Amino acid sequence: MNEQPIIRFEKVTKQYQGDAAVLRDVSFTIERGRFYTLLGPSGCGKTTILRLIAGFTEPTSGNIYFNGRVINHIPANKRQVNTVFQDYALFPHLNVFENIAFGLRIKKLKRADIEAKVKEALRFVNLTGYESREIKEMSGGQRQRVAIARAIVNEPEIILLDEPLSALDLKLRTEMQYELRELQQRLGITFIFVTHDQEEALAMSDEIFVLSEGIIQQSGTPTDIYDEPINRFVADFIGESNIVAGKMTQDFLVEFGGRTFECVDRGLHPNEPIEIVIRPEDLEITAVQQGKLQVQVETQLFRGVHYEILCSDETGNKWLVHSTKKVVVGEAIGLTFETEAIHVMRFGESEEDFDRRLEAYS
Ligand SMILES: Nc1ncnc2c1ncn2[C@@H]1O[C@H](COP(=O)(O)OP(=O)(O)OP(=O)(O)O)[C@@H](O)[C@H]1O
Repeated sequence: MNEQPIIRFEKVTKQYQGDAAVLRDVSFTIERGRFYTLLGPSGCGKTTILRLIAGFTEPTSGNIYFNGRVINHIPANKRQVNTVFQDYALFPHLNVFENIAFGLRIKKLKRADIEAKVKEALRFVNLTGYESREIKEMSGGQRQRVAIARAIVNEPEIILLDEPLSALDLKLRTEMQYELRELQQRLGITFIFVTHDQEEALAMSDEIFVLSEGIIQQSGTPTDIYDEPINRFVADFIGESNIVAGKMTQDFLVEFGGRTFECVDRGLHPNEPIEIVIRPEDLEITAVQQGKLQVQVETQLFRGVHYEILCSDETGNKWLVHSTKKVVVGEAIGLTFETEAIHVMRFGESEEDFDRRLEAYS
């Protein structure tokens, strides 16, 4: 068993001719057998990372390792990696069997072996019996599964998926999320999935890399990223949040909304300006109480499971609250929250900055 991570990026920069860098000094590791998601807005460099792993393009500087060996110059067809593209890139003139068998025929496998492998791949994606169907006779979800079967039949170590669900309607998309996740667990192959949909990323991944402007802003499990966003970008991108300015008066004490609150963070300079995040579902409505956050209700929308209530505090901060309690527009209420619900962020700090700060502190 190889103890090396299956993929490692070491300070990888990618710059297309004459343009600004698309990826800047990006470093990360991918462990075998897990489900990773690259999440970020359009143009942040997600597809470029996939293309570098697949071998469709080379880094401008830095190294890419596969099982501990540098693979910067290894061509795509020599890598144990298969890609499932957004438009599936199936061959319309070939039937389902021939689409899946295509790579195996190029490798000149024996006929009986090809048949056995295609059958097995079809079984994995629940398409047994569809061998002789034409691609145009298949639905969007079925085409998706053919594309996945075509990738897994080559027994790659990694499957790259570039926004494979974006062409599907919402219901099918949700079904395919379950299917893909389950398939990855059954196969035990490393999946690297690209999406700009944060809910999809949270639902499916073992680990998420949040990217913007060619930098990994944060990496971690879905709960890490949701509960402990490292900066405004991540907090804003992953779900709804209240982000307000404040200052850290000392370790474990922050000031915002005209009051001082205990928190679980430290390691910043005394009185350093910060931003704090509290998720709308972490705020609880109470009567107005001394020492608690006091707000005035501005609007209230019923969302079926909860009310979405927008309030403002005496320093002008807006607070979004998700609550099953109904309130009255214009009334003054108190907001309480657990100490752990406060997340302190430095302005614009990325994960690497954060690590450097902690190192300097300890
Ligand atoms: N071959 C190329 N030549 C020049 N610029 C490119 C090339 N490929 C990508 N880019 C640029 O690199 C940046 C990152 O592109 P990339 O496709 O990696 O982003 P992305 O996060 O996958 O975006 P999307 O979600 O829209 O696919 C974009 O600004 C894009 O225009």
